[in-house]
Formats: sequence, C-alpha cells, structure tokens
Amino acid sequence: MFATRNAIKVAARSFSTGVPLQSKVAVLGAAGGIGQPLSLLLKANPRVTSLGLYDIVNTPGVAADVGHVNTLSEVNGYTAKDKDGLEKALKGAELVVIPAGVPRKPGMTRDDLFNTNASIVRDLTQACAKFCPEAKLLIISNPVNSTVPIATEVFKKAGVYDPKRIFGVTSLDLVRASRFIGDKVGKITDVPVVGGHAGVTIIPLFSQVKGLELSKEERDSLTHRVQFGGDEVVKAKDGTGSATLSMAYAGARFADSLLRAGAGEEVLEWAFIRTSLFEKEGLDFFSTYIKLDKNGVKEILPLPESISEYEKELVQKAIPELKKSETKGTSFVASK
Ligand SMILES: NC(=O)C1=CN([C@@H]2O[C@H](COP(=O)(O)OP(=O)(O)OC[C@H]3O[C@@H](n4cnc5c(N)ncnc54)[C@H](O)[C@@H]3O)[C@@H](O)[C@H]2O)C=CC1
Ligand SMILES: O=C([O-])CC(=O)C(=O)O
Repeated sequence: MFATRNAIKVAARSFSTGVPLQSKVAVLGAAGGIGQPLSLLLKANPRVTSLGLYDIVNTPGVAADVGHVNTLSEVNGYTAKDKDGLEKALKGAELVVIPAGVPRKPGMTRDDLFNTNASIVRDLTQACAKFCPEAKLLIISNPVNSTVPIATEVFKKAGVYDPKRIFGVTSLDLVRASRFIGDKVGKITDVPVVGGHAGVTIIPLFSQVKGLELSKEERDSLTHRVQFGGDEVVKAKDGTGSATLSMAYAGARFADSLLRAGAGEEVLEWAFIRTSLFEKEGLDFFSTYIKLDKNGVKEILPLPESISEYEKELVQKAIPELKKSETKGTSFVASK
C-alpha cells in the first residue's frame, strides 16, 4: 500500500537529515466512536511511529485490529485494568489526543456534558501533566469551551503549563464549513472558523474565502449550518451518539498539522487556544489563526481586519458565551 512506501520514505529522510523522526501519538478514549476511526487514521499516517491507545475498556481489541494495518508503526493498547496502563500509553508521546467522554443525545447542549466530562478531562490531563508534560494536548472532549480551560488549570497546578501546547480541536467546524461551500466554489477550500466550539460561538469567516459570493440569505443559512452542524448529526443518529467519523477525520488532520510542524514545516491552522486577543473583554481562550512550529503555537494571528461587519457582530455575541464556559471550566479545577 502507498502508506507503507511513504513510511519508508519518511524513515529514509530521517537518516539523510539526521533528525530522528520518532513520533509517538497517544489516544485517550481510543475504543470510542471517535477513538477507533481516529486510531486507524493515525495508524495510516506515515509520520506516526508509535501509537499508545488507552480507554477504560476494549482497547486490546482495537489495538490488535489497528495493529494489523501494514504501516511501520507499532501499536500498544491499555485499559484501566492494566498496571500503569495510562502511564505506558502516555510515556514518550509527542501528541496526546483526547476524545474520552460521553457524547450528546438529541435535545442536549454540549454544556450538558460538563458534569460527566469535566472530571474525565481533569483526571486524564493530570496524568498527562505527570507522564508527558512536554506533549502537545489535543482536546476533543466536549464542551471544548470548558474542557480546554480545565486542562490549562490542571497543567498550571502541576507547574508544567505552556500555553503553546494545549489545543481545543475545532477542526471539524473548518471541515464542515469547507464542505458546505464546496459545491458552490467547485473545489475544496479552507474556510477559517474562529471563536469556540458550541452554537453561536462557532464563527465561520466566509468573507475570507476568495471568489465566494453569497447573498445575505445564503450567508445566514450557511453560518447557521456550520454553527449547528453537530446538532444535524446528533439528530440523524437518533440517540446513538454524535459525529464520530467526520470528527476522526478532522482530528487526524489537526494531528498531522502538528506532526508536520514538529518535523520543521511552518503550518497555518485554527484551534481553540489561550490568547490575549480579547484580554480587554476578560476572555482568555479563543479559536483563531495560529502558526505552528515544533514547539506548538509559534504565533497567534489577530482576526483579519477585512472580516465583515456581520462577522464582527458574531464575535461580539460569542464573547459572553465563551466567558461563561471558560469560568465554569476554570472554577471547576480551582474548587477541587
Ligand atoms: N471537538 C469536537 O469537534 C467534537 C467533540 N466530540 C466529543 O468527543 C467525545 C467522545 O465522543 P464519542 O467518541 O462519540 O463517544 P463514545 O462514547 O463513543 O466514546 C468515548 C470513549 O471514552 C471512553 N472513556 C470514558 N471515560 C474515560 C476515561 N476516564 N479514560 C479513558 N477513556 C474514557 C469510553 O470508554 C469510550 O470508549 C464526546 O464528549 C463528544 O461530545 C464529538 C464530536 C466532535
Ligand atoms: O455536536 C456534538 O455534540 C459533537 C460535536 O461537537 C460536533 O459534532 O461538532
């Protein structure tokens, strides 16, 4: 398969440049709806040399299955029953992707998941702070607008916090926005999506897509579709969960961006990160344009001046919502 040939090419490059290209990726929640296809896509990525899969249940089966895919990486699976299982999954990881936690059912908001997922993310990120404090964390578990502040507080408490390395994964919003305009533009084009990852905090910047002309009605309806794309899937899955396959695709894409940056490429991305962009408004986290390098976030770029008045209003509407979720996450860790 071509992936194997690529893996050999990558290995060869590492010999020729002398740069060791060892990239271990850990997935926490690896046996879940997102975790399984995400582990598969990471296994198919020739930049990944080792996969550490962890879940409270069923990981050995997932690891055995994914481990037969013929790329040159090794795969190890651990459950909560394995002695030091979480430590073994995390030790030496360059990236840790976290899709552990419960998904929505119809009628729920992402914030309704807070009571269950907040402590899952707190406990898993405590382990990351202990066993792989230098790894980049990719938080998928919802509500992202609160779970990223939770991870941040955990790392601060442990004395190992570096804002360059903690990311809320908002890539699915970008993937959706890009797909929803794909037929109109005739090709797949990146659409910047900023703000956060819940309802009105999701702000697609269609004004920034060259050659895209939208009527007011089209703009409103496309914006709404991106903001509530998650609900579309939750409704269609009819009580059996939320987006898993498209999320795995989006998560693997973001992980690949970080791995490419780790190997020396300068990469432009969008993710929910700690930033002083809205410091005046008392907001510490916002998804925006970032340049990545081997250390994580190299540079945070401000929103383009050319965004439309409509998009500026959406940003203003999102700020109080984001602030509420941020405070909820931060105080959750502070109160324990
Ligand atoms: N950021 C985003 O764009 C998206 C986020 N999500 C979120 O991702 C999360 C996972 O969704 P699904 O995979 O569909 O759920 P799922 O229920 O299918 O899988 C979750 C997995 O997490 C595991 N888990 C629970 N507690 C754990 C712990 N303490 N340690 C390790 N593993 C643990 C479960 O055993 C399960 O295998 C949900 O919170 C969902 O809302 C979903 C789609 C998009
Ligand atoms: O909608 C959900 O609950 C899952 C999610 O975050 C998304 O699909 O964007």
